[in-house]
Amino acid sequence: MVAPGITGRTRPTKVKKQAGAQKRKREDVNVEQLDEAVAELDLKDGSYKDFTDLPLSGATKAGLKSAHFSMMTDIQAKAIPIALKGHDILGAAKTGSGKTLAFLIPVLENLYRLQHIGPDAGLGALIISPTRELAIQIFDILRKIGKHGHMFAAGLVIGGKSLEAEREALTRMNILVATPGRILQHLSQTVAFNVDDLKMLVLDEADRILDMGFQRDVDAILEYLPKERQTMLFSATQSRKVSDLARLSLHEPEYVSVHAEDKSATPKTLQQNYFVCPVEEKLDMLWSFIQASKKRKILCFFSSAKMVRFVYESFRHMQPGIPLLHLHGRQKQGARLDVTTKFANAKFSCLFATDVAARGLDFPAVDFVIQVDCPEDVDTYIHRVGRTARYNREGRGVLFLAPSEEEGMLRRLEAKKVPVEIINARQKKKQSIKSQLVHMCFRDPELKYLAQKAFITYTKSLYVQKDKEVFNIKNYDLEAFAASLGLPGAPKIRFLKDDDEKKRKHQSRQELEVSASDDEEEEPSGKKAKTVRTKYDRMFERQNQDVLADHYKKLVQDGETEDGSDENDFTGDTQAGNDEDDFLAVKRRIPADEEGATAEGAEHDDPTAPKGKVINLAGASQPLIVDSNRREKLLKSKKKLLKFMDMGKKLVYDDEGNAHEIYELEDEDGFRAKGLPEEQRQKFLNAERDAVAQADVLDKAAAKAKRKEKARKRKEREKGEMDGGDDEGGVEIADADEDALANFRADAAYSDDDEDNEQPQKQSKKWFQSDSEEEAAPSKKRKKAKSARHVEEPQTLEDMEALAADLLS
Ligand SMILES: Nc1ncnc2c1ncn2[C@@H]1O[C@H](COP(=O)(O)OP(=O)(O)OP(=O)(O)O)[C@@H](O)[C@H]1O
Repeated sequence: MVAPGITGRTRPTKVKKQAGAQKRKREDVNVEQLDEAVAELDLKDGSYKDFTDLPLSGATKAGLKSAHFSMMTDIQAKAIPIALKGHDILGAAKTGSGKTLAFLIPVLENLYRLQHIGPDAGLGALIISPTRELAIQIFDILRKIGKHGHMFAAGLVIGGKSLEAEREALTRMNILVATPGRILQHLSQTVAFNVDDLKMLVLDEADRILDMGFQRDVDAILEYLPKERQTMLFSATQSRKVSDLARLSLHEPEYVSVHAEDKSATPKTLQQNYFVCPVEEKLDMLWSFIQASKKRKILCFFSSAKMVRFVYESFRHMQPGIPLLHLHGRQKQGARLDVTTKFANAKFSCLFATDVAARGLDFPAVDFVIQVDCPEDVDTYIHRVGRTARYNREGRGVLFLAPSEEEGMLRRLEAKKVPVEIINARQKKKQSIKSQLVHMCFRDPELKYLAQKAFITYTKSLYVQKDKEVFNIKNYDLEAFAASLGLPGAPKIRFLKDDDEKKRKHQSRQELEVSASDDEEEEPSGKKAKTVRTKYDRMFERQNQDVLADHYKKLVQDGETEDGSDENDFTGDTQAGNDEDDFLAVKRRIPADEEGATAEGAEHDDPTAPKGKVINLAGASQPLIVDSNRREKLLKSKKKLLKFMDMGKKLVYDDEGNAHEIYELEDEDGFRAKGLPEEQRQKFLNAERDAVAQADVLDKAAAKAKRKEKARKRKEREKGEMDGGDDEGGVEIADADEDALANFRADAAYSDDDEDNEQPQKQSKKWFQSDSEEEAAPSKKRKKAKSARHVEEPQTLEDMEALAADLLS
C-alpha cells in the first residue's frame, strides 16, 4: 500500500493555517475554471493532439511532463475528453496503444475537480485489473503521473500480504488499484471499508474481468458499489454485450473505438506468422528457434503452468546460451514480481509464461512473441501477440499450429481481421532434443514427474477447450507428444479412459472380445503398442517407479502443489479450479513411509490414495506395497525377498532359549582377564593371518596338483593322438579348443580357474575417473596380471594374501 501524492504533515501554527486556507481558495478557483473548460470541450472536434490542449490540473500536467508524455495517442485523444465530462465509456483500442493513461488521467482529474481528496473523503475511484502484475503496472503509472502535486492517497490491493496489514490503510485511500478476489475479500470482511461515496469504477481488460472466470466476484463487488458513479471499461478486445452493460448499470455509455480506422485488429508494426508443426515436434522447434535467436528478447506462451515449468527446467539444463525466465500464476508473489522486473530490464532473454502475462503487461522492446500452445481463441491471440510491437515499435509474432488446428484457427483469425502469414522452418537448422529429454527424464525423477504433469495439463487443456472445431483431442498423437517430452509412455488420463469406456459400451460383443484380448498388450496410454519394446524401454519404464518427488508427496498429502495451489492450472492462472484428481489420474504408487495402513494385506482407506496393498513383512525394515503384478510376483519369490531382509547376525542362545549377541554373554571382568583390548585385537588379527597363511599353503598345493593333473592329461591325449591318428573332425575341434583354454590358464598361473568366465571387457569410464586415470588403469591391470603370473612361490605374507585372494575369487 502506497500513498503517492500524500503530503500528510501538518504544523498547527497560525501561519500554516493561513497558508493552507489560501491554497484551498486558489484550488477552488482552479477547479471552477477547470469545470468551465471541461464543459466547453467539443467532443466532435478532433483537434486535441497534445495533453496541453486539454483542461488538466497543473499537478497532472507536471506529472505527464516529467514522464515525457506530450502527444496523445488516438485512444487518449478520443476517450479523455469524454471521460472528463463524466460519461461512461466502453473503450477499445489495439494493444500497446496507451489505454492506461486514457483512464488514469480522467480518474485523477475528475476526483480532483470533485475535491474528493484526503483520508475523510473515502474511496473515490476503484480500478480493477485481472492480474496482479497488471495491477502493479497500473499503480506504477498512477504514481508516476500523480506524484507532482496531487494530494490523493492511492493504494494497491492484490493479495500477497496479510489482510490485517492492508485493512487499516485501506480505509484512508482515495484511489485503489485491485484484483477482483482481493478487493471482494475486503469489501466483505473489512468493516470500516466504506465505498458508499465511490465516484468512478474502471475495469481494465474489461472483457476478461466480465467473463465467466470472474463473474461471481465481479457481481458480488458490484453489489457493494453505489449505482450512481462513472464507469469505464477498457480492453483491446471489447464487445458490447448488452448483458454486461446491464450488470454494470452503465448509463448511456460512449463507445470509443480506434480499431475501425485501419483494417486490422493488431498493430501495423507487428509482423505475424504461423507455422504448422505437430505437437510432438513443438519442443524441437522451440529449442531450434531459441538457438537461432540468442541475441533477442523472446516471450513464449504455453497453456499451463506445468508446461511452463517443464520447458523451463529442461531447457535450462541444456544450457541454451540465453537467460531463461518463467512466469505463471502458481509462483509466489515475490518471485513473479522478480521475474517481471528481470524480463522488463533484460536486453536478451527468453521468458516462458502462461496467459498470466498475456494481458496488459508492458515489457519494453520484446522482439518475438511465440505462441507455442495454440491460444484458446482469437482474443487471447491478440493479447498475447500484443506484448510486442507496442507504441509504434516493431515486433514479430509466431504462432505454432498443429495440423488439425490450422484450418479452424486461420478462419477465426481472418474473421477478426488478424493478418497472419505462413512460414516454414528451415529443416537444416532444426535440432532434435528428444533424446536429451529422454535422458534427463531417465536420470531425474523430478523432471520426469514434471513432464508427466505437463502432459496431463496440456491434454486436459485440449479436452476442455470450448472450440471443438479447432481443438479435437482425437486429432493429436498423444503418445508421440509424451515421447517428445522424454516420457516412456503417455500417462493414463481418466477422461480419455472414460471416453474409451463409452465407446466400448457401444461396441458389438464380437468386437469387444477381440479388443479385450488386445488390452493386455496395451501401452500405458491405452493405445496399442506400435513398436517393439526393448529391454532398455522396459528398464526405463521401471526406473523411478519407487521414487517420488518431495512435492509429489506433498501433493498426495495435501491435495496441493508445492506452491500451495490446486492442480487445475491450465490457461487462466487467476481462477481457482477443481481438484485435478477428481478428473485426471496418473497411475502411481505412494511411498511406504507416509502410509498409515500397516495390517497385512490391508487396503488403503483413503479413497483419494492410489490403490495398493500394504504388507508388513517379517524382517523387512519397511512395509511393502503391492500395486502391480510385477511387484506381487516379486514378493512371492523367496530369493528375491532376501534383498528386503536385514543382514543376518550370529547369535548365541542362553539356558532359557533367549538369543544373544556373542559379546553380551561375556562379562566385563572375563573380558579384562584376557588382557588389554589392543593386545586382544592384535592377537585376533595374528590368529586370522596364520589361518589364512595355512589355508594358502593348502590351496597352493591343491592348485599345483590340479596343474600337474592337467598337464598329465594333456600329455596323455597328445600321445593318444600321435598313436591313433585322425578320428572324427568334430571331436578334434572341440578338444583343440579345450586345449587352447587349458594352455592359457596354465600360463596365467592361478589367475583363473573358472571356465565359465567371459573374456575381460573394457570397462566404461566412471564419472569420477579422469582420462589419465582411465588410461593408467589398463596398464595397472596388466601389471597385476603380470605380477600374478610370476609369483610362483610366495615370498612374503602379502604375496600369500594376494595369491589367496586370486584363488578365492
Ligand atoms: N501519449 C503517449 N506518449 C508516449 N508513450 C505513450 C503514450 N501513451 C502510452 N505510451 C506508452 O505506450 C506503451 C503502451 O501503453 P499501455 O500499456 O497503456 O497500452 P495498452 O493500450 O493498455 O496496451 P494493452 O492493450 O496491451 O494493455 C507504454 O509503454 C506507454 O508508456
